[in-house]
Amino acid sequence: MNNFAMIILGASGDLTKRKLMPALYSLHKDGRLTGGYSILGIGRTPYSDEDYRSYILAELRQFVKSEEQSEELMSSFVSHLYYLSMDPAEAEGYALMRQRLVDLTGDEQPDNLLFYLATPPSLYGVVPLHLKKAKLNSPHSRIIVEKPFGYDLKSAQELNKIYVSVFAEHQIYRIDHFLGKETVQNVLAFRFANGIFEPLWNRNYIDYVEVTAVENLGIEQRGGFYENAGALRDMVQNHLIQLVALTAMEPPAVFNADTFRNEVAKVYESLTPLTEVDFNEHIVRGQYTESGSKKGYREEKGVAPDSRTETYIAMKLGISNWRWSGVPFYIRTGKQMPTKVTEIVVHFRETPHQMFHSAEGKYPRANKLIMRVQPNEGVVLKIGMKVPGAGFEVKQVMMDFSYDQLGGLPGGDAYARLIDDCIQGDPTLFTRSDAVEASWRFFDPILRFWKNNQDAPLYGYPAGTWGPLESEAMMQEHGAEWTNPCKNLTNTDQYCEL
Ligand SMILES: NC(=O)C1=CN([C@@H]2O[C@H](COP(=O)(O)OP(=O)(O)OC[C@H]3O[C@@H](n4cnc5c(N)ncnc54)[C@H](OP(=O)(O)O)[C@@H]3O)[C@@H](O)[C@H]2O)C=CC1
Ligand SMILES: O=C1O[C@H](COP(=O)(O)O)[C@@H](O)[C@H](O)[C@H]1O
Repeated sequence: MNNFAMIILGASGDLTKRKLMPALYSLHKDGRLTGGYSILGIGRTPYSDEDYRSYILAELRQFVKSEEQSEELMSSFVSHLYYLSMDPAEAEGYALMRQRLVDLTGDEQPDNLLFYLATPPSLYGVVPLHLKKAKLNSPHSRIIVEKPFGYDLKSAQELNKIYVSVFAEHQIYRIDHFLGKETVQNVLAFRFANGIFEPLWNRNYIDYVEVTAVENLGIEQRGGFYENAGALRDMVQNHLIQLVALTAMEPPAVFNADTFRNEVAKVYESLTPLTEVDFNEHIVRGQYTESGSKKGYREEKGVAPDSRTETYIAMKLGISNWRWSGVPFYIRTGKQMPTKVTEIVVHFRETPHQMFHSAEGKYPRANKLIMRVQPNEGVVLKIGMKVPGAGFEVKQVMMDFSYDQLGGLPGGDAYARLIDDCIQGDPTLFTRSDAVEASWRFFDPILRFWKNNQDAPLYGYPAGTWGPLESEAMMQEHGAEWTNPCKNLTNTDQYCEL
């Protein structure tokens, strides 16, 4: 690839050092970035090119897996980095940005120019307008915009209007890094590359579905950001609902960016609109409180002492179509949970009649399929089997696939895959404008309900626990319960097997 240039706005930030630079290094290491490419970092913090290279080199040593570190490759990678100190919120710096680009590429309009918007979301609207004014929005350029894309439906619609006034839709890449995860993409392969599951994949055989993405860390250094976001905007409106879409979507006739994204958008459009009953009974929000050595959310830096921002949310969704009518999808996310796990659990209906007994007292009537996104990535099917010996005792066992059987997951993470796709001009795994808006359209009423009902319940849960008990109660209405890996975990950094 000739003449590739990337401009990262927000290059002194957390995302750049922890995710973007390790991903770009991984592409460099794998020979995916060839030729004399340049990466220009933009931020207000003053760095010379040399200082910026040293800073990023030090961060790579911290954030790249040790087995993938090579001093030689890391040094050659950082030699492609440059830095320009300017405020991306202000128009005047953009002429300098343009000049710097010409100096680096020898070209006013490089063949392959990629902007990465990694600034605070408050700048997402203004940056494209400045790029347009400085004539940096050439037809050869693309822009990746970080999440959250919008703060609510109205702001997402306004942002979409701005972006399409500057770039064509095919130049706009709204990133949701969950879609870059190998194991998330594998949900599609699992469903559509195997004939045996699809006939069962509907309301006749599936009782309910759980989607969980919980973390054992708090908000870290991101108090300022998180206070204005909360778990619904940070995780649910984008990542969790993507997982729901992949689980629930219809198979596209062919697999390409348009057909795949059409089916995702259809799922969002089929989400059953929430009612007052749902707000009160089918949504549980929580906030972690101090426990042992773990701080409570309200004690975190940048958080108001009386904050009502949710760090946990569990909710019941419905999908109003022929395939899913009446099947609840229970989704949840939370900070400061006992472990980090992201998984989709499909609960099949029980056998209609029981013939066997279980010495465990509980006959495992229902099969369960667990698609584990992270960690211990793999797929597990729980099935009942006869215990060897006298009688007919049945016990639940696992048929499992682990990525280790395929030699493990590739080194580059989700960001590497997605940046590479964008460079190649493939938008399949990026969110289209109609899907973003459809998702906001569904979640917006919850935000409005919380805003208008300041006393709506927000339950405290001790840091390191599975969240408010009310979320269990919500599922009991369906005779269901959350699958909590490691229910009795004592060491919260540990992660146990399924
Ligand atoms: N961090 C993460 O894990 C994730 C982040 N994101 C998204 O990525 C984006 C960047 O996040 P993150 O890197 O954590 O944020 P940070 O606040 O760490 O970094 C943003 C950078 O933008 C720069 N900046 C430029 N102009 C301004 C301005 N006017 N006001 C404030 N900062 C400015 C700041 O650098 P300087 O002061 O030098 O100008 C800062 O380093 C956010 O939208 C976030 O939602 C998404 C997923 C995960
Ligand atoms: O986008 C985000 O995702 C991370 C979780 O991502 P993962 O790949 O580590 O599972 C979350 O911690 C963060 O709050 C959110 O902004």
